[in-house]
Amino acid sequence: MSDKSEGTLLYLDGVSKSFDGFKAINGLSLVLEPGEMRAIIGPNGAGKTTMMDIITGKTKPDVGDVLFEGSVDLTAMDEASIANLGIGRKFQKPTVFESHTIEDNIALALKAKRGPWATLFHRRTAAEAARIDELLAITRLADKRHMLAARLSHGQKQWLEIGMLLAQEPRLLLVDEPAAGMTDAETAETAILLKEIAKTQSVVVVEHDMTFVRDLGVKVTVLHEGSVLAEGSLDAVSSNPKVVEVYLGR
Ligand SMILES: Nc1ncnc2c1ncn2[C@@H]1O[C@H](COP(=O)(O)OP(=O)(O)OP(=O)(O)O)[C@@H](O)[C@H]1O
Repeated sequence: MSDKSEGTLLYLDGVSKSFDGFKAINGLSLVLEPGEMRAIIGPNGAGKTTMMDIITGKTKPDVGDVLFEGSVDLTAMDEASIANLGIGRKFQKPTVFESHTIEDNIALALKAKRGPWATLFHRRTAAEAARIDELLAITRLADKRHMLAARLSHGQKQWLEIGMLLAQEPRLLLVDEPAAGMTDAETAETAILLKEIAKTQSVVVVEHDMTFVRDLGVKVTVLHEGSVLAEGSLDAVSSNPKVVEVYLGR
């Protein structure tokens, strides 16, 4: 643990990653406080996905510190161990069990947390039933609980998958372009949903949709060419000449 990482939830410093000599991540430093929600924006190829891959252990950085809760070295861990630490990731494409009901999808995610042995001999407890109800409420799917997941809209499937991730009780939730492919109404609702979630967990959201980022109302980090170009409120970063240039200069 360094003095600077103490008390932080996620601490990236001096992180670089090259692919065939091309620096996808280049001296990246980013600090997330416990309980914080952060939006990450940046033009195509800025390194947003690679950064998420590094946090979740899918990609190993060439150099740099990647620390969870101030001292846990994520670069030394594999993807499964990082997930077990409580870092959950929501990819862009929803992956729910289409042929199961919404309620069963949530119940399966709760079981996954318990492990296969316990699952085999398990009956749903009152506490679990209550947690399922809570997750259905958070994801706006309570009235659809007996419907097959296949029948949900794209946006509702995203919410269901967020609920399934929450069932694992992550300490940090990474969400990749949740608003992509959503209707305007779903996008607006998703911002409200994430703000509710952010009351109890830390969240990092990568997103291109600026209306959505505005709705989130959180600190924004702008990535460009693998490092942080600007950081601050959306108003502050969007009036920053360097940011304007990378967005308009393409
Ligand atoms: N496995 C890889 N091999 C080679 N190059 C890669 C690999 N992964 C990413 N890159 C390159 O690294 C750069 C950063 O990519 P990355 O996907 O992280 O950007 P991004 O900000 O997520 O972009 P987008 O908004 O388009 O998703 C890109 O130029 C990409 O082509």
